[in-house]
Amino acid sequence: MMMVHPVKFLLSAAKRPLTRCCSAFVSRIRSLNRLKEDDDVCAEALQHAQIFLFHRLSPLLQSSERGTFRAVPLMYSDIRAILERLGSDEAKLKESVLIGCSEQNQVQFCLDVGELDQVALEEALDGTFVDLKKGFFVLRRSEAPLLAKAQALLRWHLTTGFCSATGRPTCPNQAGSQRVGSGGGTIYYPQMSPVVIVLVSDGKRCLLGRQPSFPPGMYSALAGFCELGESLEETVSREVAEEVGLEVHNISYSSSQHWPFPRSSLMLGCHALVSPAHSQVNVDHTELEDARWFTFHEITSALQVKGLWSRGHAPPLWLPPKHAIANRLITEWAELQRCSQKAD
Ligand SMILES: NC(=O)c1ccc[n+]([C@@H]2O[C@H](COP(=O)([O-])OP(=O)(O)OC[C@H]3O[C@@H](n4cnc5c(N)ncnc54)[C@H](O)[C@@H]3O)[C@@H](O)[C@H]2O)c1
Ligand SMILES: [Mg+2]
Repeated sequence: MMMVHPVKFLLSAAKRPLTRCCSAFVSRIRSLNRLKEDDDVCAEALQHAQIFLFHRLSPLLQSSERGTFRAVPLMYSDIRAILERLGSDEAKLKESVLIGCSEQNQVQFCLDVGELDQVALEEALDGTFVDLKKGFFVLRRSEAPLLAKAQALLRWHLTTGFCSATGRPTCPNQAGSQRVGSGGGTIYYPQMSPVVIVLVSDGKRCLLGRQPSFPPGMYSALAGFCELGESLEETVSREVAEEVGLEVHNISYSSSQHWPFPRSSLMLGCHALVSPAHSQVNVDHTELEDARWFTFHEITSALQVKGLWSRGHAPPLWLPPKHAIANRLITEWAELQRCSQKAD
């Protein structure tokens, strides 16, 4: 098969000729959009794409030095050869789902081969299918979100095989960005749940809570699912009131993150204040095991903890890892405290 250079392919996939004013980013986004709209162009792109394999929603990884994992993208022709060797065929590759495009303009897909023998696949591919819950935090931070997105899309396809109105099968488009009920009925798009995560401060300390399922010593920012009809601010106020019995003000948005556990959530990260005179915590123990105020000193010490937990020495306070938006909110708060202490 003649190989088309991925950059050339992607550029040729753009609907309109690219003008000088189009940045590389804009060109990439528009080309990806074209792949979602045009099944033929997408099928052609698949033949030159990087494909990330999953087995029953566990990504194929290779362990690297210092206990980290690397994702293992493969080319179409490599996977076709392995599928044929293991009794499947090229048609399986059509189930691949578009997940993105690298900065080097390499189109990226994912594919779940869960019906094939895991051991035989691992031997053929020189890798291991690792539960994403274990792999996520030891993957490079550039790779973890891509695999989380891939797993979310693959799971969505696994669970949206039938139209909820008619009970008849649904069919994906080639990119896997939507499914249509048979006979051209309802169009289904991938779903996610909006969740707020808020770091509450009384100006000097910040409030963290822990759920019984957290590892010993771990505390995180307060989080909760948005209810229908709520604004972001209303969810923040309700969740803080429900979980720790406090009223917040000065809610500000920080940043967001797709979070794969336990299902796809869009984490919306915020900061909020409570008045120091009304900071007495009243924990709802049906939601949280504990919630406490932490000083700047406790937080900065905890932010410096690296990997101690994994070696079995639990520190007094253990914060969520850098991959989690909770860590970003806590780091932002500590930075703000440091600046205001310098200014005093
Ligand atoms: N990335 C991070 O830094 C970070 C940190 C903390 C929590 N989180 C995530 O935030 C999410 C929400 O936090 P929480 O568990 O405290 O939420 P929560 O306080 O809303 O409590 C969870 C309960 O809400 C109910 N619920 C309502 N809508 C739901 C929906 N759409 N899906 C699932 N359950 C729903 C369920 O009964 C569930 O048991 C969790 O999935 C957790 O993984 C992420
Ligand atoms: Mg909660």
